[in-house]
Amino acid sequence: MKPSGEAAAAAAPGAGPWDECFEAAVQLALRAGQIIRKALTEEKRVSTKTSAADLVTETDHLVENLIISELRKRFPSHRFIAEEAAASGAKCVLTRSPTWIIDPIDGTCNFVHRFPTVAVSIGFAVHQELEFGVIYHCTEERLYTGRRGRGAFCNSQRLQVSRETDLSKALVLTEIGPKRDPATLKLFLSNMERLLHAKAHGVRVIGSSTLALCHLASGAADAYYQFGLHCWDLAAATVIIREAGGIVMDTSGGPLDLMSCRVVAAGTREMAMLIAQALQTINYGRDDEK
Ligand SMILES: O=P(O)(O)OC(CO)CO
Ligand SMILES: [Mg+2]
Ligand SMILES: [Mg+2]
Repeated sequence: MKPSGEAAAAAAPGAGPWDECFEAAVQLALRAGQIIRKALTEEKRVSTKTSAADLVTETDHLVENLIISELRKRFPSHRFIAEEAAASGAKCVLTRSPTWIIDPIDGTCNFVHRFPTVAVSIGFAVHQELEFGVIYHCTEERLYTGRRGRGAFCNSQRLQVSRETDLSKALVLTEIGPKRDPATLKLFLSNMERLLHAKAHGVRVIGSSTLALCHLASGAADAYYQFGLHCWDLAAATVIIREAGGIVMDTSGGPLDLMSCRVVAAGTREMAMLIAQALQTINYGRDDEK
């Protein structure tokens, strides 16, 4: 079934204080998805940001500007944290005000190569607490949503994480991260090697943190970890995973810090702890200190 705003709303009945915001996020994610789907097969102007593997296109900017300008018209007092604004020097500060946390294209490298695993991600936090997340898989037209206390859905289907606790039976997802210097790559590969030595069934890299996290929420993978992702990769997905019954935590095994550029997520706390214990830290700094 194709997603629609009505379908998402029907999936989570009962009025809540942020319903209007949620509906706006759904509509904008679908609209952005249409633009991205069309642009996927067209010529692109590609630039680099923090490294040769950290890409941005005119479509990332177009979609981010569209989402922010539409939301600002409707919710003028709200604040915004967004990937391309941050790349241009805007500060990432999560205050107690209602704040939108936006990744206009998650999987830009995939998008550049026409690899069809590309999403729009819109998270929303109030009083520094994540209220809802909307992630739209642009090519497969799958709309993932999660609202605090009201469940997580893909189109109209309720999501449920895997209950696996044994790492030797786990499918684990990760992303490489933008740093590619020899020391970082060595740590990245050694983390993967540790999980393979622990006999994980597989470690996959699909090129989109948000969609990998949605696979985890769907029970199609048992765990996810990454160093070098950002608050806009994590915000929406965190609500979706928690509402699907999963765990999102820091790589130290402590509580998630949205600004810390690192995460472990799993269907069960046992699995998340096993992954956290296996990992060596790769330092990417913090989003709120850049
Ligand atoms: O394509 P983006 O938004 O740069 O994100 C990357 C992770 O940082 C893939 O998830
Ligand atoms: Mg992006
Ligand atoms: Mg991203």
